[in-house]
Amino acid sequence: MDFYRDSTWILEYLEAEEKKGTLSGSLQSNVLKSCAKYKVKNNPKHIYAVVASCWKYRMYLERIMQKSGLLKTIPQKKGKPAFSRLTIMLLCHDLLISRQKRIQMGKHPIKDYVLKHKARLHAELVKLKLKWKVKELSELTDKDDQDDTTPVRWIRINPLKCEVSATVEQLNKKFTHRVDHWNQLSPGSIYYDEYVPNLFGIHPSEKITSHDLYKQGKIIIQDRASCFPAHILNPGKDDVVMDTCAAPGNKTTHIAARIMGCSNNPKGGKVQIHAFEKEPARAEVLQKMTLQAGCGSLVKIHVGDFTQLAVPDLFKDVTAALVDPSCSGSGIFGRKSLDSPDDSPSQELRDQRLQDRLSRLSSFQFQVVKHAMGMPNARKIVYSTCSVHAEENERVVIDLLLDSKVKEWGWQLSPRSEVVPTWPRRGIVDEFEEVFRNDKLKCRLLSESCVRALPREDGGIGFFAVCFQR
Ligand SMILES: C[S@@+](CC[C@H](N)C(=O)[O-])C[C@H]1O[C@@H](n2cnc3c(N)ncnc32)[C@H](O)[C@@H]1O
Repeated sequence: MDFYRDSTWILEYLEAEEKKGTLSGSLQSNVLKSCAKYKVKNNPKHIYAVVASCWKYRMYLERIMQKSGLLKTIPQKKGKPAFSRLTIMLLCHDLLISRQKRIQMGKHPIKDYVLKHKARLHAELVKLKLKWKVKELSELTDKDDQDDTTPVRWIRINPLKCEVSATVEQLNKKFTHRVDHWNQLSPGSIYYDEYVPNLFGIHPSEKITSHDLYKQGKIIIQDRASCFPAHILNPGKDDVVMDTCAAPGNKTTHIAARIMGCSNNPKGGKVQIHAFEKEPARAEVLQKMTLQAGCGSLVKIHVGDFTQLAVPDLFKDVTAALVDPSCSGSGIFGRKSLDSPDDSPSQELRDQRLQDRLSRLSSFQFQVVKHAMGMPNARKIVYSTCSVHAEENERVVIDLLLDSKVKEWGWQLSPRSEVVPTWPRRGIVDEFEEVFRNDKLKCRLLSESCVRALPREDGGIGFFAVCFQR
């Protein structure tokens, strides 16, 4: 039972993080982190194996449990269900999906309860397979997994750790065939990105993580669109930048690379990037990543809530900020089911849940950008999300533009000419027209100030970026 109890805690953690919209990073790192948090006694690797499989099949397990009636008759203890839904799900997983197809537990009331429903559970599993025309549920998840692979592996040269031209030469030795478009990539070929300097696309099947260039921190794997914010911010050798929501640190190290690209010792070893991260465990990852990337004393990490720690009077030297806050992650592969978990009985309820979540996220996103705008000498702020929802993107921008303080501080959107101008996909003009109805030109210009990327179709994750300046 101990094993199921520990695994339940981890699933509870994943569910709670998902609900808050703060589930990011790999599933493995989340499981290992929560195993440490709950001081579980069982081997975290074993817990990960079961939890990962259960998480992968959860949408099917939920459906099977609901249809079988199992969740309706849970015995009550002091007016509450005697067994947790997630423990029941783990037992159902082992009974229906695991290799041994049996519950790994001695005699226990919860095991008796689930086994009492065994025939109904099996029947619902068979119905589900018939409905989806598959022999095994894994055929469904394998398809999901395939949909979740990136069409391109993007790698960025890290000038903090190498001489760029020498690394390009090394890349050319490994990837001998240069293609003109990322969609022509095949194993052994390379694409030089036309939007972000020092960024290259290779075929996703390449095992680049075992290459020395990667191990030595000379190249960093980073999705193309997620390189846009630091590219747009374009910090110079005298800038001091705030990265308000920084872990795991992809954009922090990119900002550092851009500053160092201007000068080898820009401000004589002084801090030029203040990287904020609320979650201590994630701040440790950030620390490791900035160290590995060779950021040295350029970056100072502040652990805590940016809106509390970043007191404007203490950051008078800050000239620019990058705001990449927690978001729904709806643009990231593998988040389809996280974005709108199919565990509510009706579409209406699922839509309502998503709307509630987006509304919570967007008000947080607004607060973080607005707080960064309050830095007395900041002149440029890039806001970005890996969400495809207008609520977190154009609508946050509109709310900021309409805010009286933001107006008083003089913030406006940077024009398209300063925001990856040749990138074709821009913001959604209808969103601006809903608010600034009569001014079509203004709406067009505002939407063109925004950059959007569609998941997969645009060669990577779904993304949004915009730049404010004054
Ligand atoms: C989308 S991730 C940032 C990704 C990062 N910019 C990168 O490119 O690697 C958002 C991060 O913001 C952190 N965060 C959320 N709220 C915060 C706050 N109020 N202050 C500081 N960090 C926060 C989350 O813990 C999470 O690590």
